[in-house]
Amino acid sequence: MKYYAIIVAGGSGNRMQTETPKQFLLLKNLPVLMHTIKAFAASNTQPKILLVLNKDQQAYWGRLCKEFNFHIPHQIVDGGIERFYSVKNAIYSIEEEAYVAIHDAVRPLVSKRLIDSCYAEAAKQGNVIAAVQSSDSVRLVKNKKTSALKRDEIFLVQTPQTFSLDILKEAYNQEFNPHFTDDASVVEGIGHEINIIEGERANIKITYPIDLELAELLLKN
Ligand SMILES: Nc1ccn([C@@H]2O[C@H](COP(=O)(O)OP(=O)(O)OP(=O)(O)O)[C@@H](O)[C@H]2O)c(=O)n1
Ligand SMILES: C[C@](O)(CO)[C@H](O)COP(=O)(O)O
Repeated sequence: MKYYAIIVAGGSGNRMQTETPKQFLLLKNLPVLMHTIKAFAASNTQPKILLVLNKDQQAYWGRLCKEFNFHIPHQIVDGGIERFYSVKNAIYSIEEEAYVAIHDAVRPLVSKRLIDSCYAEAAKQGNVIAAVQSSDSVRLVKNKKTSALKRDEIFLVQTPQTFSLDILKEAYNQEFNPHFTDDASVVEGIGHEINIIEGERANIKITYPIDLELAELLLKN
């Protein structure tokens, strides 16, 4: 069986409010995206890496690779207007049976242990996503009324999200729906039950400026 990693880096990082999209910002002197690719390249699974980038940012990425002497092999795929379309473009570029891990470029702290476990579990169960149990209490807010939810039933979803390619191709054939906030929700849309594997608290998504500061502290050298 073949293994692929789709690293989605086609976003513009509005919540980060930096001129340079967050996936290219420096984290311990290396662009965030390079840390992420390095994590997959260091895994035992050794997946083929597909990097999804907005067309306008591909030349910039080429310059960064030269500047930072970055030589990990990867294939570039054009990004789409939503994360959904970025993932879809990458999925449909794969033409052999495979297990595919989809991972946010802006989760650079993912460990190789978690990456390998995701591929192994997907091979056993057809799909698996990383998630951690909520450590905060959680409330649902609806029509201005709030109600407590059962915390032990709430999991915060991360990436990698790993699936067999045939499931992904069928799922991404659906019309886009704004409720598709991750790949698991797309696959669930065609009736599959989603399996969870224990994620990592350090596997944060760099979304706001404070996340980059946290990542600097968490990144081991
Ligand atoms: N059209 C898009 C939108 C997002 N992403 C990627 O999906 C991941 C998670 O998205 P998010 O954190 O929301 O990134 P942005 O869309 O860039 O951020 P924001 O929502 O703040 O604009 C990121 O690695 C981002 O680059 C993508 O490949 N294509
Ligand atoms: C895929 C994801 O990282 C799982 O938590 C998350 O849903 C991405 O959301 P974003 O709004 O695109 O950052």
